[in-house]
Amino acid sequence: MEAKLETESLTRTVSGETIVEDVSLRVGGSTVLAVVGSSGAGKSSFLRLLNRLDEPTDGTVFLDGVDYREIDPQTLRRRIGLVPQESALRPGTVRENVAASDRIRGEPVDDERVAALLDRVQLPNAAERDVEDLSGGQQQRVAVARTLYVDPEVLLLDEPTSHLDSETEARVEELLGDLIRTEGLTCVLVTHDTAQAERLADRVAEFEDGRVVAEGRPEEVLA
Ligand SMILES: Nc1ncnc2c1ncn2[C@@H]1O[C@H](COP(=O)(O)OP(=O)(O)OP(=O)(O)O)[C@@H](O)[C@H]1O
Repeated sequence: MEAKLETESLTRTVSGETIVEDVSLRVGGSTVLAVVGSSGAGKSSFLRLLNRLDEPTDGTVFLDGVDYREIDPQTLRRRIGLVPQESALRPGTVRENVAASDRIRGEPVDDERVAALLDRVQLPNAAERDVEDLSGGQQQRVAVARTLYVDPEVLLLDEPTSHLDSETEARVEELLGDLIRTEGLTCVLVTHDTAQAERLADRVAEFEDGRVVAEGRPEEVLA
């Protein structure tokens, strides 16, 4: 079966250093691939190549079998949404942040969609709150709603709970797991937390020095 997302010999070299090397992975529809590995292994660098936030030096990515270089980058980033490691919200209200993509393009905000997404991430009636008044976990949920606002097919999560205390982490993690399943999203989750990978992922790829050193079901790779 055709993979939703497939990387082919994906490689990125920066200033003579190869930070992602020859990575070929397939992620099916409605599945979660966790990317694990120690600090500096190239996990975030790999994720940023998946929606062309960074350009590969070599290799490419196929989305539904189409080489992503044939897809206009703006469309690509709507179809493959990234929730960055730091939630990277802009000063302003929750509504302004969730609907950032429409506001940037000068389009009217879809307030019903904002409200529905805020319900979905368990922040009902928060649209007019200032993001600076929110807790870390709440800000992370706003960042997730902002990414989902454009209705992506693939969700890229970069250490989504790493800045949260353990209780908040468990809540955000549960919410993410639930969202991914119910929305039928394809998800690539970067995490240094192997227990989290075990809880959320269908497949795991372990990175070391920019390369995949193991790939398979969580119980195989994380044993
Ligand atoms: N823009 C860049 N220029 C030069 N080197 C970079 C750049 N981005 C990342 N690197 C290097 O690439 C390597 C991989 O970094 P990356 O952040 O992808 O690792 P990581 O596995 O996500 O680590 P962490 O878990 O600490 O976030 C590191 O050696 C880093 O210093």
